[in-house]
Amino acid sequence: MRKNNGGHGGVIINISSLAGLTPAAYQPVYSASKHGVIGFTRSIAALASIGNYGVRINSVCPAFVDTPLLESIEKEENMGELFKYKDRIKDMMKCYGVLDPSLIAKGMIDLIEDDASNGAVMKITTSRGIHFEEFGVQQKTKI
Ligand SMILES: NC(=O)C1=CN([C@@H]2O[C@H](COP(=O)(O)OP(=O)(O)OC[C@H]3O[C@@H](n4cnc5c(N)ncnc54)[C@H](O)[C@@H]3O)[C@@H](O)[C@H]2O)C=CC1
Ligand SMILES: CCCCCC(=O)/C=C/[C@H]1C=CC(=O)[C@@H]1CCCCCCC(=O)O
Repeated sequence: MRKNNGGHGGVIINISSLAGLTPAAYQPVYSASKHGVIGFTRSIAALASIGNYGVRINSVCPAFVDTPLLESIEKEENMGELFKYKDRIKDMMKCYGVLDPSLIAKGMIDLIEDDASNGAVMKITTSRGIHFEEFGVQQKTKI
């Protein structure tokens, strides 16, 4: 895919979650994996830019979306010892609302069409719709 490796370039969109930006007490491993998706996306996007890959890499972080995945919390074999918290997760869904998948599709099309987006972290929520996580100016750590 990389232009500097004989490819044609392109756009990659990695699927994280709002749980990749906030703590998720009832799904810590899921949250850790989604934090990792964001870290990887931002790092590889920086490398793609430095290395002139001709590839843009971005991530999307939706809140709850109306897909079969949400039904997985109803099964003890999926949730393990966290099953006892399923009603708290359902309360959070009521509080945050549940997004229609079409809004996630729109966000992804926006990222594909915006030639300037690379390393972007798009958040999608019922209250604010499509918006972006802004990260502060990178601090240099003294070592
Ligand atoms: N539904 C939600 O509330 C949210 C979902 N996400 C993320 O969105 C992504 C998609 O989730 P949903 O569409 O909700 O889930 P889903 O469970 O409805 O769909 C997942 C799809 O992935 C396929 N799949 C699973 N393992 C696979 C494998 N090893 N190889 C190929 N395909 C495989 C399944 O067959 C299924 O079609 C996930 O990364 C999820 O963490 C993020 C935020 C919220
Ligand atoms: C504010 C968190 C939004 C999370 C959106 C998401 O990725 C949902 C995924 C769910 C699908 C199956 C699960 O088990 C996931 C539940 C994630 C629960 C997050 C609850 C937040 C918390 O623990 O505080």
